[in-house]
Amino acid sequence: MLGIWTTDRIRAAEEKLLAVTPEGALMHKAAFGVAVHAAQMLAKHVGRVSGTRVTLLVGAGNNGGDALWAGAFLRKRGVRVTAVLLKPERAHEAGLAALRRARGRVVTADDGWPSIEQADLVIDGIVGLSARGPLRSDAAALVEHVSAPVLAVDLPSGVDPDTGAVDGPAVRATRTVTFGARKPVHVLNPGFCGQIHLVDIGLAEELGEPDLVQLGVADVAAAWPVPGPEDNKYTQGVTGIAAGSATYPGAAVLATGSAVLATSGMVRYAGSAADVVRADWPEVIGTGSVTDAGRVQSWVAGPGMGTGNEGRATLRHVLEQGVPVCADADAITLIAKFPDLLDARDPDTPLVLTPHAGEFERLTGAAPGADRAAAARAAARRFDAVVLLKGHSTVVAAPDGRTLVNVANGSWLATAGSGDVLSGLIGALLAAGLDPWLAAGAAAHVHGLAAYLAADGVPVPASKIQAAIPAAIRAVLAYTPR
Ligand SMILES: NC(=O)C1=CN([C@@H]2O[C@H](COP(=O)(O)OP(=O)(O)OC[C@H]3O[C@@H](n4cnc5c(N)ncnc54)[C@H](OP(=O)(O)O)[C@@H]3O)[C@@H](O)[C@H]2O)[C@@H](O)CC1
Ligand SMILES: [K+]
Repeated sequence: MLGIWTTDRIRAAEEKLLAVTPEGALMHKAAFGVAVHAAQMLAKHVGRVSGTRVTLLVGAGNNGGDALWAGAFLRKRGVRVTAVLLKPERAHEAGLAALRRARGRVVTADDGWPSIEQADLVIDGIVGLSARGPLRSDAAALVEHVSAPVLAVDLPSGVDPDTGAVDGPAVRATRTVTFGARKPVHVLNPGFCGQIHLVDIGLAEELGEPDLVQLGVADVAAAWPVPGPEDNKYTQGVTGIAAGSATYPGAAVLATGSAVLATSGMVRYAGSAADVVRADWPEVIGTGSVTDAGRVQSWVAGPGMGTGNEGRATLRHVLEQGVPVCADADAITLIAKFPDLLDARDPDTPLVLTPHAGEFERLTGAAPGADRAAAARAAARRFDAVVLLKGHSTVVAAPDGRTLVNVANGSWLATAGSGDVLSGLIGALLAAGLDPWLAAGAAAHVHGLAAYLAADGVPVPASKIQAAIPAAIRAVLAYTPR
């Protein structure tokens, strides 16, 4: 798993490392990494490094210091460097001296705009770990002149480092070069960061347990159920799907088919769309109601199920069965409307709730707000459930505080029926006995990958996302020899 640490934790780790490192050494490493990436970007965007123009936007702290030192390194490659100082009296002293020694130009903010407009590359050293709120007006005015690609030092200025929230003017970077460890902004707002690169400054030993994690493909591969010679159709679990209706059978077909494709376990469908489901998925055992569905090892309830009395009775029955439940879509609305439904649940059996922002607000009474990870964690504790909060970055929190983020490869997942596909995947992994937090995270990973493969750069309907599940699982499993 890939770790992500909040700014408090990074600062604490940096302090320990600074105490045993020669003065300036960490900043030199960081800045050298910035200069290497800047040169790569110049080669890519301009076709050469020497003779190009780079403008540094320099704030009052060490983030600006990194930019100034990077400018000094770039001078050695023949780059024409101009530093625009937002706070000349507080600019990083050693960095400024280094740039001056290297014969870089230094101007104040008032005189900065021509060099920003003429730049081949802009380096954003306005603010880093100490950022609070959106860009201040002087910085925002300068950023308006930028049209060249932007390399953000540590993180794009104006974006909250710990939540990724953008609440006003902010830098939108082409590439972000960060140091020591990734911060929440990098996974919660990758759109503003662009490509993210991590430069090692020797922090790893000081960091401790991460605050957030991202599942690597190897984690998903290790978790995904693969049958062995001793397995039969029951050993990977039977998934029950309570979804769809005679009028809206689509959700049932999408959720059920996705469960069929996820593992080699069996799938039962219970509801009024049984005929349509069977026509598409003949391997599914269909019944008209959850009460005569037979035994399952997990239930998915909600997609297209309706929020009337019938849906309510179905959800209650499913929650009473003592098996893991993934409650999605209408099931979430029902729980929001009738919280006592959760009394039917054996507290020891896992529950996975999969709200988008609107459903999250219905469920908890408040929108997720700027700090989506904290919001998901609080809801997970409150409902004693795994909460998968959908978004471009999907956050999955467990009641014990474990939190992972799944970053989408593009925005193709945001399409009608896509959530039904995800719920089927989660249900199949729950039936196979995976830890519910890992099940939700692994399902989100494969779901995102299926959308990416199916879309191939153009919009894609949910049925094609579903059809790409085998290719996505194949790609994941190819990562680890078994
Ligand atoms: N420590 C280390 O070992 C290493 C650290 N490294 C680097 O140091 C960076 C952290 O540096 P830092 O802590 O000096 O502060 P930094 O982020 O530059 O902020 C400067 C000042 O900006 C201001 N400001 C705040 N919000 C603002 C806004 N929205 N818009 C505009 N301005 C705003 C605020 O000033 P004030 O409120 O006092 O006016 C604040 O004090 C880190 O990200 C990394 O790049 C690396 O070299 C590796 C080794
Ligand atoms: K920055």
